[in-house]
Amino acid sequence: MTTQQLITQIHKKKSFLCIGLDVDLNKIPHHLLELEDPIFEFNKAIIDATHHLCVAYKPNTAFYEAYGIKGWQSLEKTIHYLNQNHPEIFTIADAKRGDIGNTSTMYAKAFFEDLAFDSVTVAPYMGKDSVEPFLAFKEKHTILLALTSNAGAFDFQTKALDGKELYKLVLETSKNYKNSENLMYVVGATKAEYFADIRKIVPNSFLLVPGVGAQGGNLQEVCKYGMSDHVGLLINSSRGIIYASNETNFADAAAHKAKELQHQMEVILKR
Ligand SMILES: O=C(O)c1cc(=O)[nH]c(=O)n1[C@@H]1O[C@H](COP(=O)(O)O)[C@@H](O)[C@H]1O
Repeated sequence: MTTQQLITQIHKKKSFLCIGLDVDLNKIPHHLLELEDPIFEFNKAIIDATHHLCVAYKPNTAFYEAYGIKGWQSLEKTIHYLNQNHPEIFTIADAKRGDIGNTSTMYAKAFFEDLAFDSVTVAPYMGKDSVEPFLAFKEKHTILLALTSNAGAFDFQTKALDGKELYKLVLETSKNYKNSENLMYVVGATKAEYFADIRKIVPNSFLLVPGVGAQGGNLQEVCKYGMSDHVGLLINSSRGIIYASNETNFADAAAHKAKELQHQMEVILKR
């Protein structure tokens, strides 16, 4: 999917919501556990109930890898279901990969070719030759971790190196990578006060913003400082939406939570 197609969807749906499909078998409704593939059945019900309210879904691969081959099959079925039924939706494999060049190419093939995701999250720590293999894929997006939502972000990311914070170096340096037009960045919603500085460095890039909902990030604050001329934000909520209820009405409850966020986004887009 191209960035322009994503922007078109945002305006059409009046939403820049991304729903995180972080499926934990201990948290899903008990009646699903009797089915052959509870993870996929859960995702399918969530997708069926919420696809009109969001522009992206983000399965975090940890939640699938934790269940071995069965989990990976559930991930595969989920992305196929999305691509077949909702090809207009932007898909994010949240895998936080990155390695030496030839290994990164294999990671990129796994997520872009085999599973046909639109994007993958990548850690920038190993530098240019670990990121460029992902950027080489046409109409695919590499979402680089810039300033993450967790407390540990302050261990390294905000520390200065040659007088500049590491997350700013990540943003500035990666702008010079080959095919950098395919880059997006992760910036946590819990770090709203940093968005104005970030926009000075990457005024037009899309930012994937996790941390609204369960982690306490504030949507209004993020939008105030983080929105670009072309919206440029994908706001993710995982637990805050998908675990709204663990009864038989779980999908409706998730849709209700998603609708609340979508409505706030619609109001913000009108301003
Ligand atoms: O890359 C991510 O998506 C990510 C980066 C970050 O800085 N913080 C963060 O929470 N995430 C992911 O975003 C999701 C947040 O989930 P909730 O806190 O349940 O909404 C999880 O899948 C996290 O792994």
